[in-house]
Amino acid sequence: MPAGSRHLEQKLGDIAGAEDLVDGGEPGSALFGAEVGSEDTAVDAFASQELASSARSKETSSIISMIQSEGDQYCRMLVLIVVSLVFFFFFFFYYYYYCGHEQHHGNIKNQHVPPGSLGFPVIGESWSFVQALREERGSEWIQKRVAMHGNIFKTSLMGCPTVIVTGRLSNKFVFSADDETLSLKQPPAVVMLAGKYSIFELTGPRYKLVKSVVLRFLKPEALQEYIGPMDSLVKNSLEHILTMKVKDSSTIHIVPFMKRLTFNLTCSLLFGLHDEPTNEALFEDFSDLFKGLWSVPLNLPGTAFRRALRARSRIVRRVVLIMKSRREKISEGLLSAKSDMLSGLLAVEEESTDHSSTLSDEEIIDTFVTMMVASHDTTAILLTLLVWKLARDPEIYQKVAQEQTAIIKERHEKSNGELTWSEIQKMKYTWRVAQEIMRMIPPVFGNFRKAMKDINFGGYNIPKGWQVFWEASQTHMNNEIFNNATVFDPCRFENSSTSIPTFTYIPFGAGLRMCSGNEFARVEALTVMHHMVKNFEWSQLIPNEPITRNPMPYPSKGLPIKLKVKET
Ligand code: HEM
Repeated sequence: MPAGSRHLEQKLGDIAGAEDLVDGGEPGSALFGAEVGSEDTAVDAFASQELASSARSKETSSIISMIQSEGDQYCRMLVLIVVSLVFFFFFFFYYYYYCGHEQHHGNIKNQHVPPGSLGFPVIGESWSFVQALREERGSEWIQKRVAMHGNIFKTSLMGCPTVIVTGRLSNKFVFSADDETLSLKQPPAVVMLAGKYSIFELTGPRYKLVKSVVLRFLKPEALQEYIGPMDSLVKNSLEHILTMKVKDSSTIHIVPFMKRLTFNLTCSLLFGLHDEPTNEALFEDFSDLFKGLWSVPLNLPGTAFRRALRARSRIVRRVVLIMKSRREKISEGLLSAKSDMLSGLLAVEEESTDHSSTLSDEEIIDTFVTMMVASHDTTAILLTLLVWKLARDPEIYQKVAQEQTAIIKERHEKSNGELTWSEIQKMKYTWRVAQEIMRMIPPVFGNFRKAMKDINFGGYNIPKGWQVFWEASQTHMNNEIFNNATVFDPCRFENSSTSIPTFTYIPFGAGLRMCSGNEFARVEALTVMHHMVKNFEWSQLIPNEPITRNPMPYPSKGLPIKLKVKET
């Protein structure tokens, strides 16, 4: 019996406990709910009694409605006060223990830190930064501060003093640093929802172990195996549109369509999950989890974060059951470490000779959740933006269509009309369009690191415990690096290995923590676009639909388009 199975019942118990915590609520929120509830009930009961005894008295009725409305106001005030207090204490606690506490232990004690403003106490400049991101003005927000203070400046984001670093040298500094200097750091909500053993949180030997398994399923040899199944999955999804939507001459919203498609591809190809109802349920839960990732981590009734925590509980329960059946299949020899990423992670314990190279159930679950989060929304954004760009720019559409048509014409008989690995390699122009989109609208705006010790960079001190934030737009939109940076020109990527300096084009990050799935995303995006362009022409239904970041950049109305089936 595999070691993991021995702990399975215990794990189910633990996980059920976690669910209770979320459902039953922590003491604070339960109390909060009871107080408000009892207030409502008291007013209602009182009002009903009064109504029964003096139903005909108009005077009494008006007194009752006055009491009711005062009661409502009181309730609302109480709710506001409690929420504000919880909010305040949360930030105070977070600021003091998570950031401030470590700051005072640094040796350089805030001397000669970068210029800039820490903004309001505790909240810092988070509000204006998030607002700017929402309006797709994040780059402008940073540019304004760069103009005032230079490429390295301080601010305060999410309750932590933060140094924003921009430009090629800063990118090099962040992406070349080791985990003992700058460690990857996710916002608290991401840590709680993706899990404390998420690959984004791991360092040292545990990180190396998980990453080695993950990379086995994302290297070019593995990707070649995915082409056939990916091709038929994409074809089926588009056929579904053809039969369901276009014949009714209805419209399709690209954002939800691409999200579902990329989710199904990750489930099926990376994790070997082929059961439709399971994938459907997982999709719903991951959608809720995703909405909570960037929220304030307050587990209060009605919050996105609470819904996301509940979704995570359901996902965990489901994955535990899937893991149980996988372990059985592996021990029966029906599946192997090579079958899919989940089986690969489970089989680590079978392959290992000592405890240091086994993975716990928690580590496997958190890796699963993280990979689902990291892989599907990012690629869905890239695909959405490709469809958006091709709808707005007929010339680009024509060039992409020409490339795809030439590939179909050249297709060798023996490939049975199916897409092949070598055809993917021929889609050079289509990929350049994708690269140029990610230059101008990077799906990942930037990311946080945490200074693990006092650091001196660019003549400034960054105290231990402070956050460091890298961002892509300042190099992506720099005219000295990308000639006429505001002009959409896919050809600038023609000889990108020689013409684009290192650490200046970073949609997938760079260095040790560079995106593990960049090639998977490329193959996926090209496969989907191949079939889209082969079958359809399309137009945008809301011509000036704005792009909004939340924090990923999406057309704000979900990109409704009208599809026209191409004559073959
Ligand atoms: C267009 C699609 C994608 C974009 C733009 C993107 C972007 C990024 C970026 C910027 C990072 C680095 C974060 C940092 O250094 O702070 C990253 C990391 C990562 N991405 Fe992606 N990603 C995409 C698709 C994918 C896919 C499809 C997968 C998996 C199949 C994936 C898995 C990962 C993983 C595991 C990491 C963490 C790597 C590590 O810490 O070693 N990504 N991604």
